[in-house]
Amino acid sequence: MTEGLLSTMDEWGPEKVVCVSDSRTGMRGVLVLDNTARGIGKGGTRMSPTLDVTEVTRLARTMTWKWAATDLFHGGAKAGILGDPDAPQKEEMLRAFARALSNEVPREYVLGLDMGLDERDAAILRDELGDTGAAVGLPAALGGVPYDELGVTGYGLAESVDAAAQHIGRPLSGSRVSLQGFGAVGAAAAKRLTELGAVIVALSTSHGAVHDPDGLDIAELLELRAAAGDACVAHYDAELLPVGVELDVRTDILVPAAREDAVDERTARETSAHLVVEGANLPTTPAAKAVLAQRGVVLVPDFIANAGGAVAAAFAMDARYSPFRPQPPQIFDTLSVKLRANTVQVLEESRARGHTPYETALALARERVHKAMALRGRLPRN
Ligand SMILES: NC(=O)C1=CN([C@@H]2O[C@H](COP(=O)(O)OP(=O)(O)OC[C@H]3O[C@@H](n4cnc5c(N)ncnc54)[C@H](OP(=O)(O)O)[C@@H]3O)[C@@H](O)[C@H]2O)C=CC1
Ligand SMILES: O=C(O)CCC(=O)C(=O)O
Repeated sequence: MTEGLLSTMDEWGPEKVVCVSDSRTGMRGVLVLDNTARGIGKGGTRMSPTLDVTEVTRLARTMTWKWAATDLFHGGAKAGILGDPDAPQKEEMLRAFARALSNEVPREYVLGLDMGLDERDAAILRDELGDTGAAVGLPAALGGVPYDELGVTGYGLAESVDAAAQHIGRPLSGSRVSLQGFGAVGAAAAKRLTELGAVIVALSTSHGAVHDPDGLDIAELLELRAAAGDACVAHYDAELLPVGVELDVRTDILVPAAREDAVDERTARETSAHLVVEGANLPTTPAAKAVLAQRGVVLVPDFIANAGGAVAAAFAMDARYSPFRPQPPQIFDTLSVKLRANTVQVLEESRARGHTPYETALALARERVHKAMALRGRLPRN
């Protein structure tokens, strides 16, 4: 495993990988600090029964590009715990994880929310490490910015979809959208996309998919989700279809907002979508990206479209030092302006340079990180 990890290290990072375990609780976890040239390591914390070090390493690299592309001064990092987020011993594992990383948190890394963690978990992490700014994504009752509850990432994602659709001359209003994932990101995106006039024709959770070519009733699905969580799809008045159907249905826009590597070469070859906007981190394989580009399907990369959580986390980090608590309308307005502008800038430059939006956004982010590395004396002498 270590050999594999060492061979993936490159000129950008990771700078540090810390694996931790605790035999009493069975906690096993990892923190990856990818590149901190632009600031302290920041990125959400994931809990998943299938987590591995490579997954967290890839996510941490995405954070390096995300902070740079949104021009916020944090470094790329991510942490994860191997385990079932619904297990009764979750709190004990979180506490053990926080204790094990008390050298690094919050000096080098600030904990946050990703799949499997929510605001209550952030409160536990903070409780374990004290009021030191160890975790963001805290409940409002603790003075935090509850960015999953507010649905900032999904909101920003929908704004990015709207900006991209407008830019390519196929406006969102009346367009069909298919969505993978109906969690913190997917549900908030579905709500905002509907407000913007999109017709959501399919969506899925790991319980299954629902499909209606005339449009799903998103208000009803959101109500069912409030009562039944991600099992909501099974309670909706439609046939429950196998997971994956949402990638194959006829749609204008595809929004993968669940897992990494969901959009593979086959989907890229067969999708009817003319626009793919990445809601999840790393949902499209490199080979699929190449096929989409060949077919002229526009792809807006994750670190441009799903940066809403990062923007909100940055607000929360700053709020630690400020008597002015950012209010949700200010956060939503800021991220709408920022994500729309970033989406359009990347699409415009991509057209002008004849590169894909992914290549264009990556070049922009790399240039900023490289500049910071140079200024801090982190580049090799030759
Ligand atoms: N939360 C945030 O602020 C941010 C999250 N992201 C990224 O967005 C993605 C989703 O995160 P988030 O919404 O927070 O996570 P959640 O755990 O809240 O939701 C994940 C959703 O995806 C569903 N899902 C999981 N596996 C599959 C599958 N194979 N097929 C279809 N649906 C599936 C889950 O269903 P079920 O619960 O039934 O398993 C759930 O509906 C991740 O890649 C995350 O890194 C990116 C930026 C910020
Ligand atoms: O840094 C955070 O806490 C949230 C942002 C994040 O993890 C992401 O954008 O993937």
